[in-house]
Amino acid sequence: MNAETHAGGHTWRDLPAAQQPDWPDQEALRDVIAELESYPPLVFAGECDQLRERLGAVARGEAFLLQGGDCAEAFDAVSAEHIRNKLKTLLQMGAVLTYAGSVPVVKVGRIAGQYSKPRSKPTETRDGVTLPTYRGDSVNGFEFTEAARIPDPERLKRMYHASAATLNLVRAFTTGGYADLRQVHAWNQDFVKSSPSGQRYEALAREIDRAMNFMNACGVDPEEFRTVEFYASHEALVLDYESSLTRVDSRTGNLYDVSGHMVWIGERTRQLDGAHIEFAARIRNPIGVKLGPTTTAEDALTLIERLDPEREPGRLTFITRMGADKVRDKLPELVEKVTASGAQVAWICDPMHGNTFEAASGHKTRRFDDVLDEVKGFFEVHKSLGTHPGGIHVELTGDDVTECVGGGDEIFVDDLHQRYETACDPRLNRSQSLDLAFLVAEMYRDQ
Ligand SMILES: O=C[C@H](O)[C@H](O)COP(=O)(O)O
Ligand SMILES: C=C(OP(=O)(O)O)C(=O)O
Repeated sequence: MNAETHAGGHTWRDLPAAQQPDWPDQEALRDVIAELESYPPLVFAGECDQLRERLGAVARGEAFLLQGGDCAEAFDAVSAEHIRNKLKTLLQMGAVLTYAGSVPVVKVGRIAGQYSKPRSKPTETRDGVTLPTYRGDSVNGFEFTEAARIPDPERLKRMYHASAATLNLVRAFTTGGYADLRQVHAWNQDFVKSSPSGQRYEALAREIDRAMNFMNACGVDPEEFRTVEFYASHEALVLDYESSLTRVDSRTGNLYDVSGHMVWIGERTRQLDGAHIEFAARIRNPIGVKLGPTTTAEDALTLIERLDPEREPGRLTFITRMGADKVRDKLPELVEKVTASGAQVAWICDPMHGNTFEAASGHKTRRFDDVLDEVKGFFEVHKSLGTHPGGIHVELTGDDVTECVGGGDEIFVDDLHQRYETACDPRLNRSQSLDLAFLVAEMYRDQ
């Protein structure tokens, strides 16, 4: 049974859904949906509940959320190397934040499902040729040809299989010994010599070693450090896909979107009377909503009414993405009014999406300093209001790409062409991601 049959009558299909693909063949789409409905879940509803509890700790100020990964995952990047590099970067950031920030870190990837992208424009023009815009590998091809850009519902099945393969490897890495905290040095081996952030990380890893030896001597079982809790999240954008992966949990009778542990609704699809919010309201997964600079306090309060009527800490995460120049003006009123309403949401900072610009070379990029400044502004606002800066949400990769400028191992505008590999937005590379983790850990400690 899927979300619609269970909910009956009034469903997301009755409401306007922004950013949906223009599938040319509706019958082919129906066949794909029917097939997806027969596939097994990618995650277990109990895992979603566990993440909701962890996020409850974030909302209460007892833990910090690290959410990160690709802007857009690609089918041809489902390889052991890419997945390991991304996971390694997140594990290293997690170790830095936990140790230097002295806070438990909830680790959530933008991974195993981040295949669909909302776009500003429906078409793209190059050298006088106009084609439909690329909407993620779940919808059409990145290649700039007429054939590639036609939305093909068969791609939704490839999304499912790519997500399953990714999740399988992530689970193997995180429970099979690779993520063992005693491997803190091993995660850094290919990196330490060349980069300042790698060297800084190595010093921290030595301190972690000493702390672990101490705990060992005190009788703490080293097996405690063998596995790591890691969750998968993505934007719930293409509702035909998300809905066909929505199932009734046999334990509770509740609906869960079993395509990932956590899903979020993006800035372009969070209309209060739209299909995405209606869909999210019906599932029990932890939900994120992106809040950009045009969000009013009334919008935020209505989102809480719709998505978290029980005021359950961990159910709703607001991921703010104001831009470095606006965060100090726009965020305070939202946090103040939401707090005054008694709701306990988790507040997370996405310092990427409000800080994008086009370099003279035509590359879409972000300045590391702007990213950092938005996080600083986010911390300042929470400090002044006595609320909890709950975490960060970042677009990153474990590969040494040149997509964002700045960082300790500085990337210059003229370097952007060297390894500009993203299919959509610019990501922090491994060194920039680690730099950010160290700086955020300092901010958290000072808080
Ligand atoms: O990742 C976010 C959006 O999909 C992206 O910023 C939209 O980019 P566009 O403005 O190039 O369409
Ligand atoms: C599209 C995204 O962000 P936003 O909705 O905040 O623009 C994203 O995080 O991929």
